[in-house]
Amino acid sequence: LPPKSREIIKREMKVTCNNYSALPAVLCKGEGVYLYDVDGKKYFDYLSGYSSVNQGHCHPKIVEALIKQVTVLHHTSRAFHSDLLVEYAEYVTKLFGYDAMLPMNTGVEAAESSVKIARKWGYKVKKIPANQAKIIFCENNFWGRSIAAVSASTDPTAYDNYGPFVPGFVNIPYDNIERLEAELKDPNVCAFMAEPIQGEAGVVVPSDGYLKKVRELCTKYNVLYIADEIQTGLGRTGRRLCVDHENVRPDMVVLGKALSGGVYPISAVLADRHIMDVIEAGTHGSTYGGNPLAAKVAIAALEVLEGEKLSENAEKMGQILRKGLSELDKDIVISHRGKGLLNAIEINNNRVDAFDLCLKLKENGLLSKPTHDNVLRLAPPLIITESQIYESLEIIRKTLKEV
Ligand SMILES: Cc1ncc(COP(=O)(O)O)c(/C=N/[C@H]2C[C@@H](C(=O)O)C[C@H]2C(=C(F)F)C(F)(F)F)c1O
Repeated sequence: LPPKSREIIKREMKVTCNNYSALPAVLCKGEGVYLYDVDGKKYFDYLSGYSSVNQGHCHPKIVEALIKQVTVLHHTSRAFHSDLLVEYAEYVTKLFGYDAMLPMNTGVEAAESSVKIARKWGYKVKKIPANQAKIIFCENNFWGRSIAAVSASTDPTAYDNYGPFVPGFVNIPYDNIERLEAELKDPNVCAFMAEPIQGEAGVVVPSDGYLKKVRELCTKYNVLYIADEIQTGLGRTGRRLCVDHENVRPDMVVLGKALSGGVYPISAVLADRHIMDVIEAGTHGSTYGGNPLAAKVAIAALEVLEGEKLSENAEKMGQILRKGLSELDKDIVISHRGKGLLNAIEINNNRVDAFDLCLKLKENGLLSKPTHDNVLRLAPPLIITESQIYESLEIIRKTLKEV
């Protein structure tokens, strides 16, 4: 490890919580699909800030929106109104086809807000007895690090020693319609929340038709279908929303990450009036939620997504990437999967450890990170070009030869 990087990592470990086993890359500059480290090395970014930098690093339009707005008005709190929340809310509700939006900041805040809205809808509309509301989640789900989020988790790494846990959460296998229907028959169930493709679980793509059947069953049993599109949304899987692959309209959509292009923490819940209206004034909130700076940045990030047709590009580049992945050394790359530019390769860890492979990829100029043990996520910014995909595949091919 070059001296500057090593020195910085050593100092950082002394004064921060060591809650990550980060790759030893110390980055100081980002531009488009590239990241640069303190020793001047250039990398393809195949993590995209966990899919928040869909528009590419330091996108001029989004950066300009931030810089211009921050000198005018960056915060009022929602104790008052601002001139920009309405612009943002009208834009995002029109773009995604919902009546209303709840502005929050991080993904977990928006996801947890959708859980609160669903519970309150359960009591006030579905007439579920007080404190009996149940929400169904899928095994290996991930929707954040709060106590509620880890209470829904089936991953001990996420919940160990963080108890006691939030009650009323039920887990069923992902992509299993029979098990979902069995649970939905319980009249105390108010919602089913799931990622349309499971990210942290290792880019798990459900069977064709699963999302449609989820929608039908939730309608049949009067249960709110909440799609967690924090990672899969905003062009990542080759559609504006991942649920668009099956033309499914959830009751609530949770957005985050690329809603700001990675420039600022911005998240949101989308829902129609009859659901959003269960939240009475003063019964939910956030200091920063809906601030005018976030409003301006989110509008710019969405205009880039639409204007530069990033969903379509993700679809096209994803197909080229997966074709290249299918031609890799099958003794090391057991399988590949994904949609759009949310892809992953499964590594034969008898040949190489996934983390070690990431270290070698880093040496050759490509940054990725394993999700679970032997799955490598490959998720570049959606602005990536065909020649950059071929260059990336060359780096992966070269690296596999070194294993
Ligand atoms: C589908 C989905 N729903 C909600 C959230 C919460 O959003 P957040 O509160 O973080 O803004 C996330 C956040 N995902 C991040 C968190 C980060 C970490 O280690 O916590 C690792 C990363 C991640 C994990 F863990 F699954 C990856 F898949 F994106 F790589 C998410 O993916």
